[in-house]
Order: sequence, then C-alpha cells, then structure tokens
Amino acid sequence: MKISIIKIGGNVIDFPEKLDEFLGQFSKFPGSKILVHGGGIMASRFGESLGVMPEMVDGRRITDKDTLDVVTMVYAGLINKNIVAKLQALRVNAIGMTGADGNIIRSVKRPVKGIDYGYVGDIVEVDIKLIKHFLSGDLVPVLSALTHDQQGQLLNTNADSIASALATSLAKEHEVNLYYCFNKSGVLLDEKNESSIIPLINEDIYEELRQENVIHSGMIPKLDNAFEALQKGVNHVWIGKAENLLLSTKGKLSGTIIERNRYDLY
Ligand SMILES: Nc1ncnc2c1ncn2[C@@H]1O[C@H](COP(=O)(O)OP(=O)(O)O)[C@@H](O)[C@H]1O
Ligand SMILES: CC(=O)N[C@@H](CCC(=O)OP(=O)(O)O)C(=O)O
Repeated sequence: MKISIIKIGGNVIDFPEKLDEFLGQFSKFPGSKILVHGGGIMASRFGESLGVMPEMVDGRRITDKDTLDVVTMVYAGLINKNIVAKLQALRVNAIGMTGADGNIIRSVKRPVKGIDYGYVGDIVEVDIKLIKHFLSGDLVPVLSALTHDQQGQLLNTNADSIASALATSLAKEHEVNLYYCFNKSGVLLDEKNESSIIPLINEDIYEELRQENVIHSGMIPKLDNAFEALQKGVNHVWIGKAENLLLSTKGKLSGTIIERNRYDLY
C-alpha cells in the first residue's frame, strides 16, 4: 500500500478560506492518506483570551498545566472535530484522534536540560495497528498534536514531529510520502519572494543554505524532521503551499522536494 502523510500547520488552519481550499484538495488527493494537524496560532489566541500567555522556546511551546488544558481543548476538540466535519461534508470518511487514542503515539515528558518545557512529549513509540485498520476500511485518520505517556498523562507534541514519526513507522511496511503544507510556496531562497522556490534540497544543499542563513527559525526543525524521515525509509518529502498540494502529484514544480544525497545510494 502507498500512503501519503499530509501535515498542515496553524498558518493554514487559522484562515477559513485557506483551510477550505486545502481540505478540498486533500479530499481529491489520490490513494491512502492521513492528515496531521497543528494549530499553534489558534492555541495561542485562545490561551490569551483565557489569560494563559503563550511562551515559545526554539519553536516549541512551554506547556504548563493550564497551557496543556488549552492545547487539549483547541487541538483535540475545536480544530480536530471541525476538520473532521468539513471532510465529512466533502464525502471523506475522516476519523479524528489524538496520539493517545488506540495508543497510536506514546511519548515521554521531555527531560529538563536547562529549559523546562513542562508537558511536552518526545515520541518514543508509534503503534500503526489502528491506523492500518482504518486505512484498510477506507477511513481517513486525522491526528492532532497530542500524545500520551501511557500513565494517564497527555503531552503536547509538535505536529511536524508527529507526521515524521508516523511516516517513519509506516515506511517499514509501505511506500510512504510525507507532505509538509504551510503558508509559503516552498523553501525559498529569499523568504520575501514567493517565486524564489528551491526545487530540491539534499543534505549537502541544506548545509550550505543553513550556513548562508537562508533557512532559519521554524524551517530548521521542519527540515531536520524531513531528513530524519528520509534516513528512516520515507520515500520523499515535499514542502509547499497548502493550496498547491494537488499540483505536487501532477509532477509540476509546486514546492520543494527533499531528498537524500544521491551518492548515498551507491
Ligand atoms: N528559506 C525559507 N523559506 C521559507 N520559509 C522559511 C525559510 N526560512 C525560515 N522560514 C520560516 O519557517 C516558517 C515555517 O515554519 P513553521 O512556522 O514552523 O511552519 P508551520 O506553519 O508548519 O507551523 C515560515 O513561516 C518562515 O517564516
Ligand atoms: C510542543 C509544541 O510546540 N507543540 C506545538 C503543537 C502544535 C503545532 O505543532 O502547531 P503548528 O504546526 O501550527 O506549529 C504547539 O503547541 O505549538
């Protein structure tokens, strides 16, 4: 079975028109598919309205008890269930869940090394049984950015990492492609110029781009996740605009393809 893991972040979820355009394309995306969503921007906004101020370090949210309550309500409730309802309207039989449901993703609370991230989970194990069961029954899993420690504790886990870990586990048995959809047309040479898409990045090119500071902030963990997935057997990773998702299946230059250095193959 060929499986596509498609991730969307807060920059898409927060804009209803962008989200609808994306979900329309997702509904037409061929083959077995899984949607992983974040929603960091919405969590920050709802938190603020409740007096729970967001605090991020290196792109990761410091998650105290109140923040965990907010992200649980926003990711597992508000965002996840609205996406499922919208997909149902598009006749996609979606089923929404967190990493705790069906024990899909077990994590450990991130150890304190200088910074205490609180209730943030680092993924230790992915159980793909339930996912495979859903896919074979033509259901489309929709996963939110929460995992659990199997001792009763939910943990906040970055959605890019969830997508990458899921892709890696499924790649042991299947051909898997990973799609990171966000608000820019790809990895850009000049962040302010949407037409400066870098069509292909391998480890060597990545190293150069980092040294030249072309890649920074949220793009660094995204590309680190992408290369980790490739090293662990994922076929290819695409990074591009959510509204261009379908173009990526038509061989058109629509975003950035991440691949391993060719000489590794010989
Ligand atoms: N070279 C680059 N091309 C495109 N985006 C870049 C680049 N370098 C850094 N970025 C930043 O990375 C961000 C994407 O990471 P992130 O905010 O984590 O995405 P997501 O919307 O998936 O949560 C972009 O919004 C952009 O500000
Ligand atoms: C630990 C941690 O940082 N978790 C993320 C999970 C959501 C996420 O990844 O959302 P985006 O994809 O929209 O950024 C957070 O709470 O922001």
